[in-house]
Amino acid sequence: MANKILSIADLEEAASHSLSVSARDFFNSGATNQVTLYDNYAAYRKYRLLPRVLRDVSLVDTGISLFDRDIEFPLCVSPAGMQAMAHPEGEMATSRACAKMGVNMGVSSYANHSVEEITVAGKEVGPINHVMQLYAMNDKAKQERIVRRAEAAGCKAIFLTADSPVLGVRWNEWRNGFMPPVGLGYPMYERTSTEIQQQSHDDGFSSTNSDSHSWATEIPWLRRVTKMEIWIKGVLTPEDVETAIEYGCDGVIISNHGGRQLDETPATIDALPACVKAARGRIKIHIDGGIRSGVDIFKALALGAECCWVGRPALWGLAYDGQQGVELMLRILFDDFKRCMQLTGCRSISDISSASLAIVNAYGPLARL
Ligand SMILES: Cc1cc2nc3c(=O)[nH]c(=O)nc-3n(C[C@H](O)[C@H](O)[C@H](O)COP(=O)(O)O)c2cc1C
Ligand SMILES: CCCCCCCCCCCCCCC(=O)C(=O)O
Repeated sequence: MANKILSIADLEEAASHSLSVSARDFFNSGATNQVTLYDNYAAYRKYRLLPRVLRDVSLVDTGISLFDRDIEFPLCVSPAGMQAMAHPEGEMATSRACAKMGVNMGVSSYANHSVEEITVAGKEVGPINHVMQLYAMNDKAKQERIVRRAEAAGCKAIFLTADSPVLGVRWNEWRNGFMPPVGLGYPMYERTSTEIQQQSHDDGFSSTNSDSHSWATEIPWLRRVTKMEIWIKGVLTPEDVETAIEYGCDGVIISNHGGRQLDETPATIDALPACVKAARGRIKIHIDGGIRSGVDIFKALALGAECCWVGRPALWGLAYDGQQGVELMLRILFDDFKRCMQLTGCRSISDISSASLAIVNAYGPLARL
């Protein structure tokens, strides 16, 4: 069994051998002291599973419907920029892997391939839906072109990233003098590889990104320019869930940007229950951050999320073995999720509820939720 990749941790370790130190640190790090990066993962560990036994789990349905299409299990790949730094085929390979494994994919505005190339690459392999991630930009005409290109390419939703008026404190990038490699383009920002000057992440980001974004400026504007669904990525409070509902948004992603923006924000799994409660079924609630196993997916669903998304695991898969590496990552999570359903006695997604979870209580017995 030596060298066999059985877990996402194995994949992370394998990926580290094919990345330069500065690329690895760029992908893997969080902001400032890495508190939220760590918490995102660690917070899942305080929940324990309460299996119901002697149930027939010979037939288990792991599927859900998302954007009017069935996906294999409640997991999709979060938008993450600069995937060609992990593998030359970058987002195209991720898209093909998602299509092969029957899940959806988010396309970052900082993708090194265009939304047209990425969507076609996936659809050549099998049915897949994409969503387009968007930052609020200073140049509204360019922002509108991104939205219109995404819609024409068949994307189902805009994921407006709301947690990034400015970039988080990225000590790892500053220490390493991180520069995006020469030769990578950003086609959604209409920058070809030959036009790119050597520019730091901070400088590149602040030159295009709007720090004067607001609900009132962004959401009605988006509604005017697109018929796609509008989701807010980066919500952590019930108050912002309520505001997203007031503005008629279709969904929110409970996310702290994988711990890369404001450090010491709560782990997303800890922020989730209050957000689900506030939503009262009026808006879709998804989650990302720190999900590294099928058991984590199960826990997030038990706490009320409809679907989970993963960021870094896809980058590790890409760095390890391109499309096959991302497929391997998705297979590991699928197998683990299905087995968790079987071992907890759940035959369908609707069987998963907080009744299957308990919380570890350091001073006494497990506490039922
Ligand atoms: C290298 C990297 C690049 C990212 N780029 C973007 C991006 O362009 N837009 C965005 O909204 N989120 C971006 N994210 C955040 C992810 O969409 C997602 O929220 C996060 O990775 C989830 O946490 P996880 O990596 O622990 O799964 C990026 C994350 C990483 C690690
Ligand atoms: C926009 C024109 C070119 C700028 C070139 C330099 C900046 C590249 C940075 C890519 C960042 C991609 C990821 C962004 C993110 O959300 C994150 O790091 O987290």
